[in-house]
Amino acid sequence: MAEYSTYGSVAVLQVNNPPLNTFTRHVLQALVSGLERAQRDPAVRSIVIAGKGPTFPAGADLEELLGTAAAPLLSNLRMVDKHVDTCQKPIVCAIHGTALGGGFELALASHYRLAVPSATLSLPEVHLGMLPGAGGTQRLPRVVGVKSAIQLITSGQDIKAQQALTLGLVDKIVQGDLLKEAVSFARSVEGRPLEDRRISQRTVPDADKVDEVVEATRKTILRKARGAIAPLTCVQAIQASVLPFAAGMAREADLMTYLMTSWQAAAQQYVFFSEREVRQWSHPRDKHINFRTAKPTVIKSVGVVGAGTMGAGITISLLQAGLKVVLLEVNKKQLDKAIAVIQKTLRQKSASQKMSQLTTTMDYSQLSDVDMVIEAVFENLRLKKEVFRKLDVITKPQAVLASNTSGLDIDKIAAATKRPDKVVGTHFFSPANVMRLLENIYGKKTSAETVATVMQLATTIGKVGVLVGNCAGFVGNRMLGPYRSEALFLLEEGVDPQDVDRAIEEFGFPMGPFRMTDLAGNDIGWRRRIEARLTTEHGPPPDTPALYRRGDRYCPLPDMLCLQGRLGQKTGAGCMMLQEAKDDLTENIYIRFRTDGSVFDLRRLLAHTKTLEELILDLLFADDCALLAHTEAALMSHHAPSMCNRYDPGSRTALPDPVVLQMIQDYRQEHGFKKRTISSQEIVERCLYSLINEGFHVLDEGIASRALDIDVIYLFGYGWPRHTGGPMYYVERVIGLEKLLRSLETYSARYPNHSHLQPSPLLRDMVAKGGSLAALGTTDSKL
Ligand SMILES: CC/C=C\CC(=O)SCCNC(=O)CCNC(=O)[C@H](O)C(C)(C)COP(=O)(O)OP(=O)(O)OC[C@H]1O[C@@H](n2cnc3c(N)ncnc32)[C@H](O)[C@@H]1OP(=O)(O)O
Repeated sequence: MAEYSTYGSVAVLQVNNPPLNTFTRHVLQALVSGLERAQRDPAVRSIVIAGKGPTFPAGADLEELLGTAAAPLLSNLRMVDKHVDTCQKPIVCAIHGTALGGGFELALASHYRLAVPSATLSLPEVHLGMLPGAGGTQRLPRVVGVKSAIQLITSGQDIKAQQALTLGLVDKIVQGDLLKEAVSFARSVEGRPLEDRRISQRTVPDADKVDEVVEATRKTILRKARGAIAPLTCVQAIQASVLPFAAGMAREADLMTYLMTSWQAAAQQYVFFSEREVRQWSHPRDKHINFRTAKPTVIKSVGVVGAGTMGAGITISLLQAGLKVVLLEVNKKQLDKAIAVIQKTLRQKSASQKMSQLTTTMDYSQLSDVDMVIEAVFENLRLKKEVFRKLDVITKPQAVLASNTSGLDIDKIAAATKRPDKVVGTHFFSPANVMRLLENIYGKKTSAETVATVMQLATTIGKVGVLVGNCAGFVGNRMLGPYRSEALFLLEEGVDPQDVDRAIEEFGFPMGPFRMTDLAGNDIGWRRRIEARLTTEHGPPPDTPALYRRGDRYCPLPDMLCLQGRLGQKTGAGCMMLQEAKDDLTENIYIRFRTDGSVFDLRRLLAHTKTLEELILDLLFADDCALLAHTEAALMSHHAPSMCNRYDPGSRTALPDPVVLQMIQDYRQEHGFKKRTISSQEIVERCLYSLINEGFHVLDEGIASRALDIDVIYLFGYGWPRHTGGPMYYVERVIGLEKLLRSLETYSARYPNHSHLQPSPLLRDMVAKGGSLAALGTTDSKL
């Protein structure tokens, strides 16, 4: 637990609790015993504390901190830190690996800190809905000041050794053998006065500005916290660091108790474990096929087909993980554009050497030797099948073929090949090199080995892989459907897009549904609806009632907006549009002219309007740079025609667009909707409860095997606020299943034609029988 040894006058205490040397009560008790022994021994004149194996202690043991042992664990930790702080012999912490949470707090309580260059320090408690409650909020500001302490503690960010040295958090960076250096350092400081080495005895450097600093940061923290209570509570504790140390510690302890007993802390700890538990997948069709039994194929090289935004992002992720990548794009201009993006991103990450692992090509035969291919072409089933047919012929027989579809049928794609067992879905989220989620989709014939391979790939490239079944939209996008529909129905009844966005953002999402659609592109859903024959490129299908499709309520507002060229933020990006227009005329490209604001579908113009075609071709394809620049400027300077908002050039701030508001008003009038006032509560309930209700269907059908899989998908792919634990956790632990059922019953009685508001049979069953989502596999055992 804590191994004791001596090197002459130096006692060394090495925490030994593999794999992360986390603090349990027993580890802490062993540390206290070791410290007492060293203090008693007259031959010992200094003490070194270190971690055995790969790391310095990575914090309190969360399993213990979350259970009945929490109080003794905390008091033991505070006791150790007090022993260390007040010890009459110098204590040196030797830091390697990750000194996190309670581990870093122990280091701050010590008199000296040495670290290897690769060491990372941080106080990440805020991510667990807590604060550094063993003196971290009192000692850190005494070293770095209140301002930096607020920044470090409310973000929980990593501090690398060099930065820690600059901040005064470590005294020396050690290049060689850490333990040996620490022992010799300890020896060198023996007998020196310790008073100025005790951080607890120092004053906060910017104490006189504490109120000013807190005031200045409060607004930003509130905005970033999006409803989480931990960040502001951390600030309150840091504020108390200007008090005498004991008073500050007492305030810290009170605030820690408040957070530890909050539902948000429980939710965030659930998220921590769920993020890891999704790796322990099992195949819903056959539980014997699981992460233990299925062996992944080793993937060293990956082909990426399609160098659009997704393809480029996927390529970056793979390169950063050290994999070899062959990026194929049939369009030379697009390929060049992607190479520039990849180069720039890797350079920003100081990872330019990874470029040597990249081969770019326009020739499919270059994929003959890769271990796996990820297809990331345009979201069109025919096109994808065509690509898979080619890949099946060209790649080696054992290569895994994955599609980055966001909702198309994996079985249909697999049927285009003679190796359906090797075909699988790998749904990345945009931007693919940033977003952590990887939704992995198995088809009817996908083999256990293929599933294991893509789940392993997720870990290799630092993503959170979640295994789900095959259905339209899989888990994430399928659940988003009812949410979006309900948001649109709310527009019909009287709210503006901005009201819906505000209510959802106040709940904690980074973006409401309309801003999100603006960002992602309104045409994505439109194309899907056109393909599903719910609408056409010219308007509703003939003889179709305006507000119904296949018996379900349907809101055609987004289609109407698309027909006006309101595709999202990108429609205003003239530069991009010009490049795309030049390169890929198979897609619908919309151009709005500055002169009269008219919007043209370039493809249609090219197909039908000979004279205008020539004009546009002149504008877009001319080698005359001046003319091109002029056109770009004209397009750029126009307000972006977006779905529901307007965006000033170069800005991403959504502004209400009078044109859209008028259009919605006309629409209400035309279809006899009577505008009424709708509360934020109703907006949130109708949007989120319909999404969660779909989650119950997804579980019922076995598309997701555990509620935690859904939670992780929403937390890591859709910006669901972390402090609420995810949609399924939130509804079960915070709202209550019974209340969800009653609300859905009320709303579905009011809107009998909104099918997604009809409570799912699984939900009804659970409420009737007192069942719980935990029984379906949440991480209750760990809470
Ligand atoms: C008064 C309050 C006092 C103290 C408060 C605290 O100290 S709170 C705890 C602060 N520490 C943390 O939050 C650290 C959390 N852990 C991590 O960030 C990462 O695990 C870490 C240390 C960076 C290592 O990452 P890596 O990717 O290498 O491993 P992984 O995350 O998969 O973890 C491996 C297994 O260890 C389990 N685990 C991690 N941290 C803890 C912990 N603090 N307590 C208990 N268990 C922990 C993790 O769940 C993994 O388990 P597995 O069963 O393999 O899924």
